[in-house]
Amino acid sequence: MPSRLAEAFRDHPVDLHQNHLDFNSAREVPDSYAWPPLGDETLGDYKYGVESVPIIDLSDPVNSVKEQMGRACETWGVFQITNHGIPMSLLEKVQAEGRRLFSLPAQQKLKAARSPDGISGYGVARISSFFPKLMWSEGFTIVGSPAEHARQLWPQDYSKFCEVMEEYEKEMKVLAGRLTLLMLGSLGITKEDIKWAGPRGEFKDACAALQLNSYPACPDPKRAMGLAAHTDSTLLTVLYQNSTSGLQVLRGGKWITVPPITGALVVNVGDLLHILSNGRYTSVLHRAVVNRTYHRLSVAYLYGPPMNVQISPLSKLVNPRNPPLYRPVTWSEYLGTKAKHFNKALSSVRLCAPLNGFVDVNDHNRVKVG
Ligand SMILES: O=C(O)CCC(=O)C(=O)O
Ligand SMILES: [Fe+2]
Repeated sequence: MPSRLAEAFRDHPVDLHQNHLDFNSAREVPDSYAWPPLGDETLGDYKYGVESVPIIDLSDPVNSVKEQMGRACETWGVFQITNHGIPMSLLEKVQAEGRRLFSLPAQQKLKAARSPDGISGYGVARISSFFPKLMWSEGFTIVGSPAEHARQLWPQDYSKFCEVMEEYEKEMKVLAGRLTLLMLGSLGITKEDIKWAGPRGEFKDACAALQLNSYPACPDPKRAMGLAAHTDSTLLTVLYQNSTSGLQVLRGGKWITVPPITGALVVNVGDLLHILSNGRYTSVLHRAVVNRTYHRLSVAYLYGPPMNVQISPLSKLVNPRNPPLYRPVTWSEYLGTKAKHFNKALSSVRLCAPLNGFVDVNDHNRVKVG
């Protein structure tokens, strides 16, 4: 059984056609990248919409933070956080190093290409294999030390990149553990209820990956897709999107833009938290769109449990009136299910069909993706 994230990916290779388009010189969107046009009517613009993604100040009293998070997780499956303790200077360094990477010539980046059964390195989004069209984006995935691939990109000068990314991973691990306790805390769950939390709730054995996403400016953004609709196969994801918008979440059948707030981080509920909470918290369907003017960069910290820990609805949340809705899965097993079933993965581990007349808002089968 794989015990590390990289091994889990080795067990579930996906068929990815490597992307050789040099976005920077593209004057139009080639047919292989042309998606059905995005309609304005589906874009719930935050400037005009009445609803917006909740913003939670982590310096508020802890009970208030838990209560706000609980509400946000139940209704949206996503929220933004401020006063989270990650220094702005570190966010800026991560952003600068990410831009340095993606502005390398295409041939240079391909030297660090992810292998077909690998997780780390440069390449197209893993979800690409589920769509007939290519996405207007490129990515670089880091698990643990980025040294091996960074050396291929900058043989003489890779240490700065590694230092910055490793510092960010360290800070993110602490923040993600803290967020896990707060989010579960609002359901009455404590660190004692989660075996792998460790005595101080430090989640020492948690696994994670850092995903740098680059969305070059696009000559025809309405016909292109940065990253197609998906949920994250994580417990939670912490996303830094800096100042350029592009992230959208599906709510009430509309795509709502998550407005960039300087220094804030976006937190998504992932599929595993959805399972742990027995469906009380919604893993949010989201996507990234592109724009004509700006090169957008986002940095996602994909956080999950140790690979071989069984994740199932927490016993405190289950009773005769609320039977468990999902069967136990390890993260490793769930990644395999996702590699096969993609957006139907969550329903494929569901134990009972939704009751008659009960509309399961969390069933992503019902949503036409893309
Ligand atoms: O770029 C974004 O805003 C979204 C990225 C994302 O969803 C992911 O990396 O899983
Ligand atoms: Fe995502």
